[in-house]
Amino acid sequence: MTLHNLDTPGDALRDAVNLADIEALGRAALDRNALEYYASGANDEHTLRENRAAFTRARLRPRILVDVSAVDTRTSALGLPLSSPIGIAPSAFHGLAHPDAERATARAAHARDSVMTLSTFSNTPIETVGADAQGRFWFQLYLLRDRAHSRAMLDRARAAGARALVFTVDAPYLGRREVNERHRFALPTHLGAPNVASRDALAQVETDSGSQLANYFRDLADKTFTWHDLAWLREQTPLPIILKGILTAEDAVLAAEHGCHVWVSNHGGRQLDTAISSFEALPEIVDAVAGRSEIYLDGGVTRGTDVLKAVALGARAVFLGRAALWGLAAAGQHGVERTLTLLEDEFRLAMALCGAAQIEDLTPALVRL
Ligand SMILES: Cc1cc2nc3c(=O)[nH]c(=O)nc-3n(C[C@H](O)[C@H](O)[C@H](O)COP(=O)(O)O)c2cc1C
Ligand SMILES: CC(C)CC(=O)C(=O)O
Repeated sequence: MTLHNLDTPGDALRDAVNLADIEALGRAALDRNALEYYASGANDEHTLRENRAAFTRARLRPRILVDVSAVDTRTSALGLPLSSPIGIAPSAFHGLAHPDAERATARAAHARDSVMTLSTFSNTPIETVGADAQGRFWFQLYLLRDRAHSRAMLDRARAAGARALVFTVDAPYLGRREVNERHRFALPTHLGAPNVASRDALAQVETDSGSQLANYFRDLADKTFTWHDLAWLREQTPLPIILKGILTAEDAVLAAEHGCHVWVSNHGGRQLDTAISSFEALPEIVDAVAGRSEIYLDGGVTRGTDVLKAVALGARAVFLGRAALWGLAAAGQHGVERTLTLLEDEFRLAMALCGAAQIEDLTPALVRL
């Protein structure tokens, strides 16, 4: 079993032995506005902490005396081959982390045979990111009240090579991230949201109180969309649709019945505080979907054993939110690559120590909840 040895610039990044080391580097590179936006959760941040805690509480039941001389972490998501079941979740405004912004993240996803989910609120236009990702990207949609504009974004994403539509369903309103309210989070003037509006239009909605993002989002996002409207969305794009932000068996069944895939998520604890952790929500969702759709998960994934536990319980892949942002802030493309590589190496070792030589060997019997 060989572990990758990435030749990355910067002693500090090279010396990072885990994602916590990269997080420390990333945090140190950010100003207060960006750091608080990335790190914050809603209200008391119970769910933010619980996402990590739930992984830690689950214990492994490793099997022994299995030939693990070759461990294969490869899998696929919606037919896209992946070097491991680890992708990048959508997050807004990568330009707060690094001047190369989403281009760096896309290049890293491509270089590591992963997949990047591009946020509606990227600082870089869809087409530019699509060229860098070379087919290794999904597009995340926030449905705007302006449906024609939403539709145009879907067309652009498809033309740019997006392979799936990730439709975020847990944010009709933005959760209240109190730290961003206190310090009036705002997008610096050199950054825009080119898929959504011109910088001038963004500036016009800036006010003198609270999180500028929350103020802006309030008027922009469609809050009327229901299950009935999915038929409309289906007509707007031929791409497979993944509903991101599902936490219950009930909604997972509806998603499968509507022909959608399921992304288990509480938005990294940024929306409804005290919502269940993604990892704890996973088993009932896997049961309810019963193989009809692919199931993904995000929220608190920072260790190879987290990846292993989620996949063993039925997730097709897991996605990194903040962890990718810390890597981006630490060293741009190389930082994101190093993050993916370290986690994949941890996952491979965890598989070996659990007696699993390939993804199919990861079964629920390995996990005691
Ligand atoms: C700074 C930040 C921005 C985010 N922006 C988006 C977004 O634009 N669209 C979206 O669907 N989710 C967004 N999310 C949620 C992530 O996709 C993901 O659900 C969450 O970060 C996973 O938790 P983790 O950070 O613990 O990995 C964002 C999360 C963070 C931390
Ligand atoms: C632009 C925002 C709506 C992005 C987001 O989802 C978040 O900050 O959690």
